[in-house]
Amino acid sequence: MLSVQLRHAFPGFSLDLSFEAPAGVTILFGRSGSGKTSVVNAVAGILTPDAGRIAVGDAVLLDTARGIRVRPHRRRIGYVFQDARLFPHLTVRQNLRYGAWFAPKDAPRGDFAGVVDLLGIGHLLDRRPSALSGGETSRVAIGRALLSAPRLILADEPLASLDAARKAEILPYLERLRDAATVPILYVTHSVSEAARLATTVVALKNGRLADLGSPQRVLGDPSVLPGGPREVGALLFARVATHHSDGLTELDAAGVPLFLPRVDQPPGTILRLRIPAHDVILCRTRPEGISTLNIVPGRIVEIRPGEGPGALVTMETQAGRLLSRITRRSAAALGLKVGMSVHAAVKSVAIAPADIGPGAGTD
Ligand SMILES: Nc1ncnc2c1ncn2[C@@H]1O[C@H](COP(=O)(O)OP(=O)(O)OP(=O)(O)O)[C@@H](O)[C@H]1O
Repeated sequence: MLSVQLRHAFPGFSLDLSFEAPAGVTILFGRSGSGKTSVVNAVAGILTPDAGRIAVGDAVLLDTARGIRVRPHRRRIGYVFQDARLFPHLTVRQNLRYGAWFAPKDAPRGDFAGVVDLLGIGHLLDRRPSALSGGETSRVAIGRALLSAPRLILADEPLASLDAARKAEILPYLERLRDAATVPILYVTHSVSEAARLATTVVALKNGRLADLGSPQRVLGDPSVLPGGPREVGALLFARVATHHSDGLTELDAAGVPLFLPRVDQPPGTILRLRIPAHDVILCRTRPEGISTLNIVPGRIVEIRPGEGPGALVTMETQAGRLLSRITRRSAAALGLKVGMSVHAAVKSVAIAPADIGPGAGTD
C-alpha cells in the first residue's frame, strides 16, 4: 500500500491532497496542469513538498513532521519512462541486470527468468538496444524496473509518445504486470482507454486537489473528472469470453447477458473488461426490432444527469452492469425518460474499439 499526503504551494498553484494506492495499478488521472507530475515528483523525491508524508507499507519515504526525507536513489522505486533510456553499449541481459545491481543487498532478488517470461523478451537477451523495436525497448525497460527490487513502480505516461499500434503491443504486458506485480504501480495517463484497461483504482485530480478516488467502473463514468469531459465518459463492463463464432464474432457473457463483438483474440473463459463509450449507446423505450444492432440490453434508469450543453447522461442498471448513454436533452424529453423507467440499451458490436477491450477482472 502506497500512502501519500501532500501540501505544497507553487506560485499560482497549490497541491493539497491525500490518497492511498493499494496493490495493482493506481491511475493518476486529470487534465493538464492538475498536478499529476508534481505528485509523481514528490513520490520520487525530486520535489520536497512544504508538508507531507509518503510511505510504502512500513517504509516511510518522507515525513516532514519528523524530518524524514529518504534521498531519491534510496527510495527503491522502479521507473517506467516515456523514453526507455536503455544503455546502448550493454546487451538486453546486461541492461536488465543493471536494474538489480542497484537494489540493496538485503532486498528480495527479482526473479530474472520470471520477469523475462512475463515480458516475452527471452529471445532478445543478447541484442543491443539499437536492434530492438520501440515496443521491445519499452518491455526491456519495464523489466529493468521490475528487477531493481522496487517497493513501488512509477510510470509517468509511459505510452504517451507511442503510436496506436505500439500502444496496442505494450498494453497486454502492462496488464500482465498489473496482475503479477506484488508492489503498487502508480501510473499517470491522460488516456481514458489506458485507464479503463489498466486501473485497479483511479485517483482523479483537479486543480491540485483530489476530485475522486475509486474503482474505474465508477470514476470513469463521471464526466466531471475526466480530462476530456462528457465526450470521454463510458461504462466499464466485465464479461467472460463464451464462444468464437465462425462469422468472425466473439460472444461474451456479461453476467448472463450475451454481447457480440468483432473477434477478440482471447481464449474462451477469459474475463475481459470492456469500455463502452456513452455516446455509442442508443436508448429505446421498448425492445427495438428491425434494427441492425446485435447487442440489446434491458435495464432500468437510475440517474439522468443534464449536461451544460444540449446533452444529458443517462445511467442504467442492467444485469450486465451499469451502462451509460449520452443523448440530447431533447431526446430525453421526447421519450419522457424518468428515473426508475425500464429501457433497452442498443450497443453496436463494432462501436467497442479494440483498444477498449482487455483482460482483467473487476475491482469492486
Ligand atoms: N517548479 C514549479 N514552479 C512553479 N509552478 C510549478 C512548478 N512545477 C509545477 N508547477 C505548476 O503546477 C501545476 C501542476 O503541474 P503538473 O506538472 O504537476 O501538472 P500535470 O497534471 O502533470 O500536467 P501535465 O498533464 O500537463 O503534465 C501547473 O500549473 C504548473 O505550472
